[in-house]
Amino acid sequence: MAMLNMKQWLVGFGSLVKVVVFSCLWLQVSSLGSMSSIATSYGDKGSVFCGLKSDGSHTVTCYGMNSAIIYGTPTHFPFLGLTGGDGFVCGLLMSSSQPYCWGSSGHVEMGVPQPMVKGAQYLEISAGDYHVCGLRKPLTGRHRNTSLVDCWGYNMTNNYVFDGQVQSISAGSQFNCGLFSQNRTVFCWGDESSSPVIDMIPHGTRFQKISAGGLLDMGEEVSISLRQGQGNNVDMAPTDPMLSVVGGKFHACGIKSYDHGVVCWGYSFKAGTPVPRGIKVFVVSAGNYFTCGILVEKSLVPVCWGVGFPSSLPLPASPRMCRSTPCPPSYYETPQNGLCKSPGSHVCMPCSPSCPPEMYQRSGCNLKSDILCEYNCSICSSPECLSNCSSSNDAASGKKSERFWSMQLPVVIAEIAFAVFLVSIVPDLEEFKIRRAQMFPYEELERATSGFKEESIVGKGSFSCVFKGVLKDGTVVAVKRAIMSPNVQKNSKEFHTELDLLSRLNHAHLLNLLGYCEEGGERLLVYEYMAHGSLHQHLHGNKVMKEQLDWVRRVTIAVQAARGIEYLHGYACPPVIHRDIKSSNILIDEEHNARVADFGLSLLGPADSSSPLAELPAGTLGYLDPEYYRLHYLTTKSDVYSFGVLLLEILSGRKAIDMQYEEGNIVQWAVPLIKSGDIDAILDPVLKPPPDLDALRRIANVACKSVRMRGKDRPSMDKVTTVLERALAQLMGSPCIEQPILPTEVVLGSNRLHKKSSQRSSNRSESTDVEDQRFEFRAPSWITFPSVTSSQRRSGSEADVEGKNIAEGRHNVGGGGDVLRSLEEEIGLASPQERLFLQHNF
Ligand SMILES: Nc1ncnc2c1ncn2[C@@H]1O[C@H](COP(=O)(O)OP(=O)(O)OP(=O)(O)O)[C@@H](O)[C@H]1O
Repeated sequence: MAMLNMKQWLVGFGSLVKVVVFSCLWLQVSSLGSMSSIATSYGDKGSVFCGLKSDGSHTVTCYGMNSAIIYGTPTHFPFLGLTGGDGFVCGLLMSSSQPYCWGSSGHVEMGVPQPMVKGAQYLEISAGDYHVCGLRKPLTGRHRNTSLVDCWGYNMTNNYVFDGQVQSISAGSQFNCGLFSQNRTVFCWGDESSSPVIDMIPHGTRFQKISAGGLLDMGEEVSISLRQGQGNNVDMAPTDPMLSVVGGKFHACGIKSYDHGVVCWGYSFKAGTPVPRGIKVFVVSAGNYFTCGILVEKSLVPVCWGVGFPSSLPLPASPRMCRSTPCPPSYYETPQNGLCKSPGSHVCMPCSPSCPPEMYQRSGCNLKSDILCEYNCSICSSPECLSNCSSSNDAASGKKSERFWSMQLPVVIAEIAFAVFLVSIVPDLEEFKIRRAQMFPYEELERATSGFKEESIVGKGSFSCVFKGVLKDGTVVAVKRAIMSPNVQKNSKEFHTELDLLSRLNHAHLLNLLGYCEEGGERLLVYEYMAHGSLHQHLHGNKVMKEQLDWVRRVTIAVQAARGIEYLHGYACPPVIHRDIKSSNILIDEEHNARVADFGLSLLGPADSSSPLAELPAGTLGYLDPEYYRLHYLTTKSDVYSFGVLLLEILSGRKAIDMQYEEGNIVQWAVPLIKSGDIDAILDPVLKPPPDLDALRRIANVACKSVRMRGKDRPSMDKVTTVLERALAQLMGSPCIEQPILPTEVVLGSNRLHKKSSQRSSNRSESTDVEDQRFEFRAPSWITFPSVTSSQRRSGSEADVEGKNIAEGRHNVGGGGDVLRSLEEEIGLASPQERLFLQHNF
């Protein structure tokens, strides 16, 4: 019966001039917006693919072009399922069973859409182009035959009440449909533009599942008809039984039930990428003109086809959602070891509704397995069937069913293999985290960079040249080659101890050191390659580059960098003081995440003890903490000062020192303006100010505090991070600014694994400012650190802060405090004219 309806749709679709509706009703959900383990977003701002991670954590990962979605992805919220619309993605939060949306939409509020009925909990959500709807969990008692659906967004914001139990809903582009569980009939609703869909509802037809797609309006209809005349195709719907069907704007794709193969029909663009040949998928999701699916393979990687699909490094995604309740009828439970983290949860696969032609059903669907099919030798006509039936003994009949299961089994095998793969990969990753940087032979790095040729150079620093290279295994790396002075003799032991520290620091927003080479006079460091260069290149590049960094991107980068520095200060033991925070040391990776680079890299400068640099503070003019360069006190607050300068740079688009302005020092220029409340005056003129300046005002204020003269008056890095996170939440329109769950989580790949220690560090900073500063008096430029494992570092950091280091810190503060007092008047900002022996690259 469902097939009949597909044909009705198909006939309509075949005659585009008359038909203004594209809707399809089929066996299983997952479409333009239906909830699934994967979701796609589309629209003017670019397409995005999001999927629940394949590690069973239910957290989400996204890739694609729309920066508001990419930067807004809440990486630490576990979701029950995902759905995508035009420019946004929503997930159903596992914790509250409420929708949570990210990206941007002029119609749906991001975060938890508002207004939200207090305590409302949802079974399923589904997004259309500009709206999202949620089916509330079933009511009980005398209202049990009533269902509630809440929608938010364009022309849809309302609480809908339906008589009867609704099993599931699916949002089309501008309409919605629901499926009643008792009589399995379909109903649809929407504004006046949905009337064609509503008129076409096949009354009396019963469905297993529903999926809604696009809606053609007249304008699109005409252009489609024209393009069709230029050689594009409208394909017919297949007759194969389907496990799942999804609808895009003008096309549909389905997963064939007996072999998980993909078949698409409807309108296909000639220039579009066809469905990859022979692929088998677990699940599909359609954007407007494209479709993505998760391959039935151990890798679980997504693959997309069509027009304008998100292209990037595909990340594995979960084929199904983990459910806390047992599998419902007509589903079987897969071996789930490793797929679901929480005990008692289930991964359910839909049973095939029937056997393929020429086969009969030997056993039915049960909780443990799909239906079992065997060839029916009495009706054989296909070569496959005939060859299977040519032998009639029992053994052969066993083989026959094996043949069929050779089609079905990849699914099951992939799940088992996946579980095994997960078990084996976990220790590997752990090991990776604490692995020392690898030693590379000089020849290998020379080969990787084509002989350190000029064209491979991606950047230059004061003491180094950075080359792009490709290692033997294909890894793209950045090789930093120190420009060594002939009389520099580096103590090899120190070099290794340092490398040990650097290779053990591990945070999503720190640039990873992969290896090194120390041969003859050569000192080379091998890093992950950052495809988008440095923040400096973007902020001070051409207008297009500057504009690419809109406010959300800028603030996200600030939050991510802050978190990297917070990790150095709060989690490394002893705390690592970067000493050279600046925009050229904030690198941007392929997914536009910020990474703090160059920690410890002043080490590559002239470290000869006879060199004045060894005794003088290192850093970059304009970013350098006045307390540090005047008094030679190096504390974590020195990094806070530099970070404050960086924030001013991000807000204003001005360089830290820029002599083309009357007031060349950014601090001296910006701070008085911010203090006078004239925030507008400092904002980068290249960008349109956001409608509400409050978020940027918060950032400007914390920047002012960060560049205060005395370190102890500056906030600690964790406080700065919190302010930035709140500002980002505000900028992105989140309703919960004071409880910045959103911004803490929006940071892609962020790694605040140890909340408790983070809280320890904030409590510490509240208890006493003195304790918050960890002083190192006249730190040499080559600091050695004990070799510790990450867990030792974490447990050690508490002891260090409260024990020895604090004592030393107090001592130093006591000693240094007097000096501070006496020199109070003397301390001033770094003047651009001062000739310090400092590294600088302006
Ligand atoms: N891992 C990397 N991937 C891509 N580009 C990089 C990478 N590391 C550095 N670069 C580029 O090379 C430039 C120079 O980097 P480097 O760390 O040598 O110097 P710097 O920090 O800019 O200056 P200085 O050494 O004077 O502090 C960076 O600004 C950046 O543009």
